[in-house]
Amino acid sequence: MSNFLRIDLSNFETRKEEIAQDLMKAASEHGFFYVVNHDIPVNDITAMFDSSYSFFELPDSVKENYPMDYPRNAGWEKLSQIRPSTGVADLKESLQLSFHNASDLRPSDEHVPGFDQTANRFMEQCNNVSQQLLTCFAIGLGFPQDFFTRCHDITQPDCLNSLRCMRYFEHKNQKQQTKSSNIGACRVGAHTDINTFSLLFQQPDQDGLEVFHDNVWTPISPKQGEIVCNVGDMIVRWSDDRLQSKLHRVRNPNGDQDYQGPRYALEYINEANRSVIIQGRTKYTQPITAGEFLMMAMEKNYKKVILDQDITITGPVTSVPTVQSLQTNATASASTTAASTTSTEETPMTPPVLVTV
Ligand SMILES: O=C(O)CCC(=O)C(=O)O
Ligand SMILES: [Fe+2]
Repeated sequence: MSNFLRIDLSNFETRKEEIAQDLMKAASEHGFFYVVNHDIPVNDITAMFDSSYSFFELPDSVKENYPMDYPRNAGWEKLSQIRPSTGVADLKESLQLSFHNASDLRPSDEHVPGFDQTANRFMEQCNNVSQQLLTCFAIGLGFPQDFFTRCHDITQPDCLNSLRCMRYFEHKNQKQQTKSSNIGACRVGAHTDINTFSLLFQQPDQDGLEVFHDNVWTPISPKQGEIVCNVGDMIVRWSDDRLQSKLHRVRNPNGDQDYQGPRYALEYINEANRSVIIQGRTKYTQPITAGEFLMMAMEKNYKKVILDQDITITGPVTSVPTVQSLQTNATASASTTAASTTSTEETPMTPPVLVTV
């Protein structure tokens, strides 16, 4: 059985040093953990699941009004996320919601009444929980307390945090949906996430998420109201490999005793702002912007699939800020540099650099 830890966020302000210790243990030994006693009421989680359900129930012809737009990191896709481990698409459809410049890619009130308000409230709540975890990661890794929260600043236009609503197809409809017999044993093939970390929300009795832990595929089964959190490759690099991002997958229902219907999940994705520089405290890796990191991760993960299947991947961003371009900008704008290099520690840090594009 799994021994994934429960990170208790109660009385956060007075307990954050202690929480940071628990978090470092969970994130370095397991890469997956449950978050409990957080501030998101069960009713708000249910409301977001209900809105997501209402959207997915719409006919495809309506959902096509909100097509996935990769540069804006928002919109609806179906059967288009291909995993390198399987070379086939996840057996799902998803709706990605970003914080900026994509209100046209959210369901209108005419299609799903109240969607926007529900999503805004939920994303704000997810962001608050994420900020608590980011604060504890900063404490645990020896950065100034506000370091990671500044690197994941949703008020900035280059923010990449987003909410992904997902619906996996009903088991018996999978073949029909994919028009393929090559559907494999998984709804999502084995992968690690390339972001900082995700908050995952699951529905009771709709399990299937498994983590490769101690050489065994181990189920993740949150209790009602608990959030599953998993460490991604971005913070692994930032931690100079002290933390672990674990391989995980979503398996198909087993036998007849398992629930066979569609599976719904919500994933709040934390990803550093595109122009933030990522480098660990020991300088064990070269500095790299979050934009470059994501581009490299996409290329590394998807190269084989791209070559094998002759697919063009548009990538998550159109123009990627590089460390060099940021340095040039910084020289051109002394005031930006002064504001962005303030650090409370002696060790040189690489705080978020804000680029006005
Ligand atoms: O649906 C889930 O439980 C997890 C999905 C996942 O791993 C992903 O989208 O990266
Ligand atoms: Fe994942």
